[in-house]
Amino acid sequence: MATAIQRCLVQQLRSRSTGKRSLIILKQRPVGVEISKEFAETCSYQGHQARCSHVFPNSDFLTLLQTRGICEGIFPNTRPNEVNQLLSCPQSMYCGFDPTADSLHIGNLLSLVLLLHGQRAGHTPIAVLGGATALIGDPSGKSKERRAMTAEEVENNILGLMENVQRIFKNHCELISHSSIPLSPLKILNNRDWYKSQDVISFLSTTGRHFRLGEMLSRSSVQSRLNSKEGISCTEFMYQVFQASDWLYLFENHNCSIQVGGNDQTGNISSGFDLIHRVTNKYVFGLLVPLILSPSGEKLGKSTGNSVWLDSKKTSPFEFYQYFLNLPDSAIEGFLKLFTFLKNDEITSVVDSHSASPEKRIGQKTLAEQMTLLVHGDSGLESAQRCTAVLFGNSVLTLSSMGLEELQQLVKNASTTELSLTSDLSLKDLCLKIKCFKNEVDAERIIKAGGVYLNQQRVSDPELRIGDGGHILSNHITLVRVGKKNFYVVRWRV
Ligand SMILES: Nc1ncnc2c1ncn2[C@@H]1O[C@H](COP(=O)(O)OP(=O)(O)OP(=O)(O)O)[C@@H](O)[C@H]1O
Ligand SMILES: N[C@@H](Cc1ccc(O)cc1)C(=O)O
Repeated sequence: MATAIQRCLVQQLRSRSTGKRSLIILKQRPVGVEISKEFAETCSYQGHQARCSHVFPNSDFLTLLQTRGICEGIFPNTRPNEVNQLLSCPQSMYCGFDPTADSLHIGNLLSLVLLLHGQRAGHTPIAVLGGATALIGDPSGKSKERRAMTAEEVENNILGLMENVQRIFKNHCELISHSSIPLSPLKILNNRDWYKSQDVISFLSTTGRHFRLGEMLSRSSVQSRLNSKEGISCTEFMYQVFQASDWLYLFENHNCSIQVGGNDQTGNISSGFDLIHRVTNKYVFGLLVPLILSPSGEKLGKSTGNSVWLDSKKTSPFEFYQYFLNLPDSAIEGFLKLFTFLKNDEITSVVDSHSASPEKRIGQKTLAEQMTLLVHGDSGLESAQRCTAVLFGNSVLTLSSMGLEELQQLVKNASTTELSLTSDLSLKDLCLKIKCFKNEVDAERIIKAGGVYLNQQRVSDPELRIGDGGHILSNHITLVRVGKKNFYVVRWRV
C-alpha cells in the first residue's frame, strides 16, 4: 500500500500540468558565480547527513510560525484551506535576497529562519540570490531611486551572500537540529541564470503580456514614488515583473508554491501570485515575516545604516553576541520566539527565570548564545564568550588564551604597536611609546589617578617596571586600557 508521502507525490504530479516538477532534488550551482571548495562540500554535506526530528510533512508548521510571530501574514489570506492542504505535502519555499551589499543582516535572518522551520517540517528551502534583480533595484520602501550597481559588484556580493546562507544552514543542521529524518537539501539559485539567455523582445512579447498596467501602478511601492518629487524610473517600475517571473520559473521548475519575504514584499508577492494564477490557473502563497526594527523603531536593513551583519568581518561574533546581550528586557521573549529554535516550554522557562532575577540577564544570554551559535557556529560563540569575559569579566586567563587577531577584533579601534622589552621600561615610558598620552605630565597624572589598566588590572604607579608581575601574557601581548574605552595592544618581540 502506498505511504502517505507517496500518495502526496502522486497527487501533486497529477494536479500539475507542467510536467517539469522537480521532486527529484537537484544540486544546482548558481552559474556565473565562483563556488569555493567549502561551498561544494557543505552542499553535499547537507544533502546526505542532515536530519530532522519531525514527522514529515509537519502539519503544525503554519500554526507554529503563526504562534511564534514568525509569519505575520499569508498572501492571499482568503484561502486558508488551500494553503494548509498545500503545506501538508512536500513543497519548495523560496526567499529572494538582492546582493546590494556583500553580507546579509539580522533583518534578512528572519526569512532564513522561516525557511529553516520549513526544512524541519519536510519542505525544500530555496534561497534566490538576485544577480539580475539587484541590477534593476527594488523600489519597495525606498523613497529614492537606488544607485546603479556594476555587474562586478553584484557578482562579488553574491559570493558573500552565498557564504552567509550556506553557513547558517550548516550550523543549524550540525548544531541546532537534533534530528533523525533527512532534511531536504538547501538550493541556492541565481536569478541571472534564467534571464541571461532571454532577449528583451521575447521577454516583453511573452511574459510582459501577462501584466496589467493598472495592477502594476496600484502597488504601494510604485504609488509612493509616483507621488514623490523623485518619481520612479521605468527600470524600477519593472522590478515587480522580474520578481513575479522568478516565482513562475521556480513554480514550474522547482515545485515552488510558497514565497517567503518581509511584509514590505507584499506588492511583489502579489504580482507573482497574479502571474502564476493567470498562466497556470493554480494558487500559490506568500508567507510574510514581520519587519525587525531597531530598539529605536527603524527597520533594520542594508540601506538604513544600522545593520547587524551576518559576515564576521563586518560584525564580529563578539559584536553580534553583544547586540543581543544588550537588548532591553521587553524584546527578549519576542526575539526568542522569532529567532531561536527553542521549544515554547523552554522559552517559557527562560522567561520565568529571567523575570525572577532580571539583573542576571538570563534571557539576553540565552538569546545571544542561540543566535551566535546559529550564525557563527560553536567557534564563533566561544570567541564571543571569551571576548565578553575579557572586556566585562576582566579575565586575565582568558586574555592570555587569545590570538592577536581575535584581540584586535575585540578592541577594534585599538592601535597595535610592536615593541622589544628593555629591562628598565616603566609603565609611564610604555604609555608614551604607544602614544596613550601627548606628554609626560598627562601620563603621570592619569596613571596616578587610576585611569590606566594593564591586562584589565588597574595600575597606578608610573614607575612600575614592565615585565614584573605578569604584565606580559603568555601570548606575548599586553593590553593597555586608558579610561573606559581606549585600548592599545602591545605585541612584544620574542
Ligand atoms: N528588518 C527586516 N525585517 C524583516 N525582514 C527583512 C528586514 N530587512 C529585509 N528583510 C527581508 O529580507 C529579504 C531581502 O531583503 P533585501 O535584500 O532587500 O534587504 P534590505 O536590507 O531590505 O535591503 P535594502 O535596504 O537594500 O532594501 C526581503 O524579504 C525583505 O523583506
Ligand atoms: N525584492 C526582494 C529580493 C528578491 C529578489 C528576487 C526574488 O525573486 C524575490 C525577492 C527585496 O529586495 O527584498
